[in-house]
Amino acid sequence: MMISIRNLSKNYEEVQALKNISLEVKPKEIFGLIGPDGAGKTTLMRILTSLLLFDEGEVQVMGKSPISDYQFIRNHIGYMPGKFSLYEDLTVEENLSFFANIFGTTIEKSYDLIKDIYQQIEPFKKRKAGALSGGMKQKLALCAALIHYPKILFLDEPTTGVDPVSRKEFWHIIQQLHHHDITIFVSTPYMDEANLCDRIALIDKGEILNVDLPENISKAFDKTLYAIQCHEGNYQLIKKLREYTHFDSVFPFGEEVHYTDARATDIESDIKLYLEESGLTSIQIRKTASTIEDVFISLMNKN
Ligand SMILES: Nc1ncnc2c1ncn2[C@@H]1O[C@H](COP(=O)(O)OP(=O)(O)OP(=O)(O)O)[C@@H](O)[C@H]1O
Repeated sequence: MMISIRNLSKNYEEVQALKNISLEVKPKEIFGLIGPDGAGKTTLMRILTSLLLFDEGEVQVMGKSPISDYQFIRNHIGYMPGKFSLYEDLTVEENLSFFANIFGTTIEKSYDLIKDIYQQIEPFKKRKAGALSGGMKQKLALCAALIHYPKILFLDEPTTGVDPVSRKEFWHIIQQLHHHDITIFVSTPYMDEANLCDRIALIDKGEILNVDLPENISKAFDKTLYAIQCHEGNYQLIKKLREYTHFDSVFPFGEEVHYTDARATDIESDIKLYLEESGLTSIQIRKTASTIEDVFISLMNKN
């Protein structure tokens, strides 16, 4: 195993940031840690990268302890924190040379690994990092994290606040890195990115709710799910559905709302009738397949 975590807990005084977490990451996996703000993703990332101590449990990264073998771990991992952490007043080239130097390597030696990403920022290599666009900064930070050919790459929310096109590009890069024998541990609050990982862990309030292949997680929804729309919009629709006697769960899902009912039988026409009687018009209702987001919201509600 590249990462092995057993019964890990971490508190910040009265805040329990991680509660008895266990999971394993296999070599060459793209492993996604999916959860909302404050779930504990950064805390776990910082423990695994040897930057933060924990209270209880066992943690091994490449078979080593992040406490006693932190030097080994730091030499063999790449870490891209959520916040841009390179030197804004150094140029692109100077930043990369600086990190290459620390690890006793050169940009040339890692060129094969970073070239696809580096070529996109190379035209700006004389520009100060602080003057780069968000997407370019992110690519520079990724090059810096890869400069020493790490065995594991840790990416903490690499696509938060990034525009949809750059997000797609970034995931393409991550998937390409796979071919270089690198294990990737990536955190994200975006459910749609879960499907781009080999395996995922859903995390909420410091607890792991599920670990599995993305396709298995989306299948794990145990209720009939309805996608509903109406002319008056989602706000009114959700309000009315919450007031319905048979209401089980409801949340907005793009243009529609996703709804589950406490009854097991086919009840589309009942729901439609209730909504019409409540004054809503042009109601469209259909059964729909569950996504990871549906499963996550249902698990979060139970948690
Ligand atoms: N240094 C700290 N002192 C006290 N509480 C902290 C500290 N760092 C994090 N926390 C709390 O621990 C919990 C987990 O935070 P963490 O940053 O690990 O979550 P996250 O999933 O990375 O979310 P975000 O995307 O908001 O950073 C949160 O409740 C947070 O407020």
